[in-house]
Amino acid sequence: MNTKRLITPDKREEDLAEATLRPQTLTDFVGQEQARANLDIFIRAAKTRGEALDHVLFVGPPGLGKTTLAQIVARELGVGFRATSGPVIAKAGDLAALLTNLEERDVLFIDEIHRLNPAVEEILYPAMEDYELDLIIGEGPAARSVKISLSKFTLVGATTRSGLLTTPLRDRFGIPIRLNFYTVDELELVVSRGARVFGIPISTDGAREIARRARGTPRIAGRLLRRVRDFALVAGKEVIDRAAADHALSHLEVDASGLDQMDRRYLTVVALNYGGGPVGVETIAAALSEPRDAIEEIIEPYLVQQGFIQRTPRGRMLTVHAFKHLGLAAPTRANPMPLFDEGDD
Ligand SMILES: Nc1ncnc2c1ncn2[C@@H]1O[C@H](COP(=O)(O)OP(=O)(O)OP(=O)(O)O)[C@@H](O)[C@H]1O
Ligand SMILES: [Mg+2]
Repeated sequence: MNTKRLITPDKREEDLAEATLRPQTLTDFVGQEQARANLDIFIRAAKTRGEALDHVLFVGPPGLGKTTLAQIVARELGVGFRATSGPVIAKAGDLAALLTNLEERDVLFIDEIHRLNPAVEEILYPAMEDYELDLIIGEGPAARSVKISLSKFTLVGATTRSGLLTTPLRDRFGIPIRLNFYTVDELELVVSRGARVFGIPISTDGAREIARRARGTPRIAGRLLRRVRDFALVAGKEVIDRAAADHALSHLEVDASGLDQMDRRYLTVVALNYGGGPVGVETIAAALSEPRDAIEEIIEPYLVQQGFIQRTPRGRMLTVHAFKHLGLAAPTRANPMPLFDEGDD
């Protein structure tokens, strides 16, 4: 994915400031009501029984709070937290070392769990199910298998691409949780909380404007807030109000619906090259030079949620709303190709 993309939800270096922004408890965590309510119950039950929490899988687009929730789960359980990520665990032995070092009821967080190497993943199955490791030691005729028992731990996995997870792995998570895009109200809370943490003076309508354009994603809300603050500083604005936010965001090419260049490229390609669809996702991926799964799991979910596109069995179709947004007239039977609205080109 294009790294220049300001509102790409992927994590970047400038997001180091995020650590200070992370809510620390379930109560501080804004939004995701359903996920929070469920976690709260399961965590309390596990604590009451004095047992390890069942394994948890967080699924959702980047920047919605998977890592944050994983840390909160450990803190609420009052247990140790170890973090790693799928691509980092190269060999079965690496995972074995991590697992054998866990204490009773600890949380092991594996980010990007869809990127585990298959040999490592196999080790994980008995570990998750029976808290046992089956290791092969040595090679050739001298090889022998040993069983090692593990502390009862909780695996918390996170993935943006649930489609890439193998079924046996997915089935071993007792608590699967899907995170959804945040509402503007929720993001407004995230922005005003962030502004308080960073000591940035912002008006209510200023926070709301940033929230409206944050693509449903807290990470983007935090990032936009910091960018808008820079603009306001240079412009000598003391308080970020709606006009200041709008001015900055327009310069950053984040449009009024929070769409960025990549989103608009997607919509424009489908509109102009394929008459608004239906067109297959493979074709769109080729036209945009982006991997298909990134399109399906990062770009499209927000466009679908906002009613810009529909996924149909015959392919993707733009909605009338999308044509309007692009300043195009939607195709009609008499006029099958979309036309630019009067005066717009
Ligand atoms: N519900 C929330 N309330 C307040 N801030 C949040 C919330 N969710 C996420 N954030 C903030 O958004 C940023 C990104 O969150 P986080 O790193 O948990 O996302 P993620 O889902 O793990 O993303 P990725 O898929 O890229 O790993 C953090 O700064 C975090 O503080
Ligand atoms: Mg994360």
